[in-house]
Amino acid sequence: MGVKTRTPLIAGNWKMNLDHLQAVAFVQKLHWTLKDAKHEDGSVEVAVFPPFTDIRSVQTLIDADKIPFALGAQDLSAHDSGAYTGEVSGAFLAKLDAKYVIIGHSERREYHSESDEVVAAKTKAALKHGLSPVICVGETAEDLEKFGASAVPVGQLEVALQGLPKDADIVVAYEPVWAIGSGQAATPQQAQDVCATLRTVVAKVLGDDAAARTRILYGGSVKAANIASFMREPDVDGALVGGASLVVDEFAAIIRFEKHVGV
Ligand SMILES: O=C[C@H](O)COP(=O)(O)O
Repeated sequence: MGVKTRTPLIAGNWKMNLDHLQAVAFVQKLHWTLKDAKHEDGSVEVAVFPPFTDIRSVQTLIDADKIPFALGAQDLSAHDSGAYTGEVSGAFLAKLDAKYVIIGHSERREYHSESDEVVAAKTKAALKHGLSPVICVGETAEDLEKFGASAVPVGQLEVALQGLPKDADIVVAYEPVWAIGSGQAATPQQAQDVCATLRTVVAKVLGDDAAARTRILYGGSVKAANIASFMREPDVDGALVGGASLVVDEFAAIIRFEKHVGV
């Protein structure tokens, strides 16, 4: 197994938490915490995904204080502009220096009935506006029981990747739905098995070069206590963190996973 050459990505999905004032205070404290720990900027890419109402404020802070965090959005419209009440265009997110956008999170698939086809359309919209889509896939507990761990995520990813250019700059996030918010993470071995299978899907649809460069994250009850066990796996390139990303010291410890023994 070769040495991993992909830059690890630790992404904090805040979901519907922290208003724009709380967001500024949080990002400032996270930055200071990492600096105090003499964290080497660049060894791990850090991205924060605030609610839409916070993005401009966070972008202004990151820009003014040259904070080395990437900015992401938690969703986007499949449309560029027009009569789509409540939706947010990828063009507007790009103007706010967003680098990433989460697409197809299980909470949107469930609460907003987002189909694989909608996820595919949003993926194309993200790339059109120069955003890297973080394509979320994952099985429910029922899927796991009926089809095993990989079948549903593989099917979801195959649809999302259809029609993309082979040089598409994407990120994939494997998030078993039953592990989200449950405190019961998948085992590192399951994460590795599914992430390796998802990498073969990227290879099949976009080619070997895309498979080699695409970062595949694990998400679902990631904590400081378990991040190192996931990052030791050859096909796990980072984490999409929910609850733990809202606690500065916990998220900073996740970012600094390389300091844990044996990574
Ligand atoms: O986007 C993040 C995932 O939903 C994981 O959330 P969690 O870390 O709270 O389980």
